Amino acid sequence: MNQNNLLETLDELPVGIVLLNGTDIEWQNAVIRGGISRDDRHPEEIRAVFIELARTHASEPRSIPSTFFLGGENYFPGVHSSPEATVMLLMPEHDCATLFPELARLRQLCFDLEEIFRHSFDGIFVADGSGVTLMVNEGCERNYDLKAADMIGRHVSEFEQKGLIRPVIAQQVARTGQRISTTQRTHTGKTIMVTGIPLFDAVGKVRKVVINSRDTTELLQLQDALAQAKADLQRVDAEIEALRLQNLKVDGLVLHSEPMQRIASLAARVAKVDATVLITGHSGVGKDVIARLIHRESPRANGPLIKINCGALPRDLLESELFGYEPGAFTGAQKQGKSGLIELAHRGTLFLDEIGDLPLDLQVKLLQVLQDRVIVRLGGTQPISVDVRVIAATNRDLKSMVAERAFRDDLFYRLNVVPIAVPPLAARKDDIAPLVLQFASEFNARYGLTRTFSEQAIALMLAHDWLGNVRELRNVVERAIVTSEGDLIGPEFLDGVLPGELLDEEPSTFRQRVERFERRLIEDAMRKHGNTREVARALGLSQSSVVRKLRLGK
Ligand SMILES: Nc1ncnc2c1ncn2[C@@H]1O[C@H](COP(=O)(O)OP(=O)(O)OP(=O)(O)O)[C@@H](O)[C@H]1O
Repeated sequence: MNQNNLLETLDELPVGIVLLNGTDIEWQNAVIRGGISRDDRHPEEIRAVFIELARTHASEPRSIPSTFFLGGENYFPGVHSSPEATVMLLMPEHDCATLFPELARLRQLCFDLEEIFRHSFDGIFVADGSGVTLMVNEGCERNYDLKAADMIGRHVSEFEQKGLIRPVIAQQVARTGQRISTTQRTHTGKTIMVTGIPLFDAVGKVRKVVINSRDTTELLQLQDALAQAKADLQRVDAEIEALRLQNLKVDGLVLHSEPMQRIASLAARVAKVDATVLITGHSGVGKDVIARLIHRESPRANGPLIKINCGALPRDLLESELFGYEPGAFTGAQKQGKSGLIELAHRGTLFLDEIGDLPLDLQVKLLQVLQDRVIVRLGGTQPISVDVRVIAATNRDLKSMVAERAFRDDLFYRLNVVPIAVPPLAARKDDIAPLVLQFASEFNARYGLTRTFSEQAIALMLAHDWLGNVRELRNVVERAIVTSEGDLIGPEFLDGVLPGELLDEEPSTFRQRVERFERRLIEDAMRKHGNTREVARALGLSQSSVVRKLRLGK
């Protein structure tokens, strides 16, 4: 191919070609000529632009513009310089898109990424490996209250020195090559959470640092507000709890001592859910009262509360009472059959008192009811669904009964979901005086009297051990009120009402009081365990000292 042929071919190429020699345009092909003819500018002006492009390329090749506009069309310029000449190629953007569809996708991607960068709500700050700011987005301007123009090109240390941002982390990220997170304070008093991420080049050097920032001032304020709201809520809860306890007192319940306050508040809380409750405590401590309280505070309050004393009935009668029976189930049965108490407790609460006295075979039947929530009447086959909440109570030590196989462990665990142990009255002396006042007002109202207890009488009652617990106290108050000769009940009126021992005794020495107290403990344990060996084991004493201490009392 000779030179003419070559120029002809180049002339027809769909790419603009300009050959420059210094400030002269030596040759240009048809695409360029067509462009110049369509362009509004004077050809000389266009020539000057070409020359400027060549000059820029010669001095700073990376800063030539990415697009070139000529004759109503956009071109991507490419420049090749040699000492003899400069060749400029202008690739029409339109053709590029058809020739290289991937390019259009990349341009779109680039555009999208730029948009994302610009509009990201989080601040994005890009510095080079030495800490000079390269790019910042709008989020960054907003977070730091600085203009992009005041940041780009500046070294990050300047921001710190001027107190604009403290601390800056770009250099540290570049130095360590590690991701770093911290909290910054800005010149406008904001708290900004930042994370700096290093970007590495092919040889593992940090080429850029990207810092992501978020204004947490509002978040921290919200946290403070939340903590305050929580504290307020707790206070309101405590007030409601106190009001609820006051409300419980209204119907004659005394829950004055700290342990009883705790129990009442636990009872009020478990009342709201259907969990099975096991109430333990000596006879007369108020287990029944707590069971009633739970029922009353529960969503089942409008349903029945059915109480069964498992220790009060012979086995067969207990079974038919609990489960009911079909007509003709056994001799002596009512003709029409009978619903059991469990059935009667439907949609209400079943209170199984003295559960420790339930015979083993009925324990199995009860366990089935608790598991399946259905019963079958004696002599029947039809299962009847029952929706009951179960509360059980006992004054016996069910755990040791389980160990002795007198009580089924599976039933024990089923019942013991929420254990409530009511302490003996002697362990909550703070309740004694309020109980005396409560019972006194009750009995005064019942008998139409106006009797009160003297301080000494109450002091005497405070000193008593109340082995019969609240029930004993209630009986003592009733007797004192109905038998007293005057309206003021003094200690002498309790004579014969309280067990003699306390009244007879002259003020005893400290030693005597301690001995009396020890003896009571041992007597109490004797009642429970029945022999001195068991008592010694339970109280952690030797058997001989148990015997000696018992003799001392005689
Ligand atoms: N906290 C209390 N406030 C007012 N009265 C109470 C309180 N606790 C118990 N009583 C009264 O004491 C008596 C005995 O209480 P309760 O029947 O609840 O005891 P218990 O532990 O169930 O006894 P038992 O084991 O013998 O069944 C009842 O008359 C009850 O009203």
